[in-house]
Order: sequence, then C-alpha cells, then structure tokens
Amino acid sequence: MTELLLNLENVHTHIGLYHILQGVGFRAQRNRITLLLGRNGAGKTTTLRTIMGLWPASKGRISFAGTDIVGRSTSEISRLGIAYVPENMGIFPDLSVKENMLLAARNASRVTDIDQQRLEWIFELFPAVHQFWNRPAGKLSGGQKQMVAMARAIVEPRELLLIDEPSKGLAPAIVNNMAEAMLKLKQSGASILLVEQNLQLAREVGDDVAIIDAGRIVHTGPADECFARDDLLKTHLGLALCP
Ligand SMILES: Nc1ncnc2c1ncn2[C@@H]1O[C@H](COP(=O)(O)OP(=O)(O)OP(=O)(O)O)[C@@H](O)[C@H]1O
Repeated sequence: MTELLLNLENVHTHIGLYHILQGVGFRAQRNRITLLLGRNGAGKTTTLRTIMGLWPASKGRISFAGTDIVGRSTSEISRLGIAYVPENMGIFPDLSVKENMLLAARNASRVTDIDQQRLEWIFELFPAVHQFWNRPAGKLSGGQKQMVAMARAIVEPRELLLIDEPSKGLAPAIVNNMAEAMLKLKQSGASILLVEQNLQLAREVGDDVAIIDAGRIVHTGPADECFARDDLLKTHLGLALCP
C-alpha cells in the first residue's frame, strides 16, 4: 500500500524575469525513494528549492502530508518534517563536524541534548561523522563532507529528505556507500526525493521516477519501467540505455 506524502500540482516558479518551472506536477509516496531526473538546467534544483520555500512558487499547489506548504517560510517547512541536502552540501567548513551537527539540531545547544540513540544510529550510518567529529568539516574529503551533509539532515527525525546530486564528484566506492546509506534510511522509515545524474546510483535506490524537461514533468512511473525505456532515457535525459 502506498501513501501519498508530497504532491506538486501545476507548480510555477519565476526567478527574476525567467519562468523556470512551468507547471510541475508529480507525487512522492511515503517510505519510497522518488527520483527526479532530467538534463542539466531542466529545473531539478529549482524544484527542490521551491518545495523548501527557498524560491517562492508563483502559482500552483504543493502539499506535504496533507498540509499546503506554498507561501510558508523555509523554517516552517523544515519544522513540518522536510530536510534539504543541497548540491553544495551547505556545511560550514570552518566549524567542526560536531558543531555542524549541533547547528543542524534545532533543540540542542550541547551534544548531550541530542537524542543519543539517534546519534549512535547516525554514526553507524555515516562512520565519517564519528571518525572526524572534532575535525573542521572543510578538511574532509568530498565523500566525507557529503556524509556530514546527510547526517545533518537527519539529526532530528524528518519524514522527507530532498537530496540534490549526492554522488557528484565522488569516487565509485563512495557512491556505493551513499546508495547503502540511502537504502538504510528508507528501511528506517524515511522517504527521499533524490536528484541524481548518476544512473547507476539512481537505478540502485530508486522506486519511482519523475522526469523533468524544460521546467515541465514529462514522465512519471515506477523506476524499473522507466530504466527499461530507451526512448525516455534518450529523449529526456540524452542517455543511451546501459547494457
Ligand atoms: N539564480 C538564478 N537566476 C537565473 N536563472 C537561474 C537561477 N538558478 C537557476 N536558473 C536557471 O533555471 C534553469 C533551471 O536550473 P536548475 O538549477 O533548477 O536546473 P537543474 O535541472 O538542477 O540543472 P543542473 O543539473 O545543471 O543543476 C536553468 O536554465 C538555470 O540557468
């Protein structure tokens, strides 16, 4: 049984004079990994930022767990249970990993304020967070920083994670760790809306797919069906089907 978690209907976003999202509509179900795929510049990041209230939707409806969220502030949207892991990861390079985690925890000013069981679980999921706890986050490798960025997003329970291209620039072994971590997050009950250009990672973790092209959704459906459709991948992603 699927349960609707996020619903976008006819969402438009203007950035300055540019009409970037031109009627985006798709659904993400609870406890599934929904892939948002598309070419460079198609509007994937703009979609995540619009959901998060970082760009205002100029028209349309976005509902999260039955609540309309268009027009709400980013902090309200985050309080409702959505976390955003941006492509640039949004971590503070001069602060330690610990301080980065503390800043992400709204109700904690000391580590002991963080739910210890949750912290242990995060350490298991992302060992780099534990290993480099007192190290400035800026000194970590790209993969380690990405782990810290994901860990920050789940320092408090969140129902939906919006994750933008977590594999960008990472070595294949690290991409595998990322896939494992996302599948474990899903097992723990989280839902993920994932922007990912690495088709191997997308195929490994994705349950459902929405394809965006020039600011409009051009296909939605189950991931396995989509990845078997050479025509879709070629037309909208510019890719030839992998063997
Ligand atoms: N701040 C901005 N000002 C003007 N145009 C913008 C801005 N941000 C994004 N755009 C434009 O909006 C369109 C969609 O960008 P967006 O970043 O959402 O695409 P994307 O699908 O995430 O692509 P990429 O994979 O390259 O990150 C692009 O044409 C981009 O140039």
